[in-house]
Amino acid sequence: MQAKTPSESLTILTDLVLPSETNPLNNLFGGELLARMDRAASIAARRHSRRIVVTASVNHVAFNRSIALGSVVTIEAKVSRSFNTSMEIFIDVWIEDRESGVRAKANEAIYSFVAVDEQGRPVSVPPVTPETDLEKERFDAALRRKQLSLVLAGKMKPSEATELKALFL
Ligand SMILES: CC(=O)SCCNC(=O)CCNC(=O)[C@H](O)C(C)(C)COP(=O)(O)OP(=O)(O)OC[C@H]1O[C@@H](n2cnc3c(N)ncnc32)[C@H](O)[C@@H]1OP(=O)(O)O
Repeated sequence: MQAKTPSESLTILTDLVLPSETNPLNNLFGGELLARMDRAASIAARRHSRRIVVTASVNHVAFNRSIALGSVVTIEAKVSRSFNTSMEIFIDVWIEDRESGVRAKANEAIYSFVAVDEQGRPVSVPPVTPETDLEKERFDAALRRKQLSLVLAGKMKPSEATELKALFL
């Protein structure tokens, strides 16, 4: 299967924060952001694999900055690495200053998706060839994150997580 670059799966969703999507502090509700990120990540995974894709795991979410009512929010999702049937999707969330238009990073997240056939059985996906320094950094660390996700899900024994162990030994 021919490799693809992360930019081939790049998915950008830009939308406003409306009153029905906020918490009592008038900031974007966390679950709404998770749903928006899941949608962007699923499109990126579909662009990479050209298959049906399902969310296997939300590996990491950092709500570093609150996002105020009325903000313009841009979600950028790209496949950072693929394995056999699974893909890691890296998501960067930006907010845009109304007056200057300058973008600031608000959050980031990492999701795992699996490509499946019509019966929901996992199927192989193309490999990823990272291009930029940031893409290479994210690619290199992805196996470690996959092992951590599998250990936390009870699908891998800690003793088998070679990449994780290498961090501490
Ligand atoms: C777009 C949406 O929101 S879809 C709705 C939400 N998601 C769903 O409904 C998915 C429900 N879950 C499922 O269908 C299944 O659990 C699947 C397809 C995700 C995985 O099925 P499994 O029977 O575990 O398959 P299997 O063990 O072969 O794993 C398939 C791949 O998923 C990976 N995987 C499974 N669980 C995890 C996890 N928690 N974290 C990271 N990767 C995982 C495996 O490592 C494997 O990757 P690889 O082939 O690249 O090495």
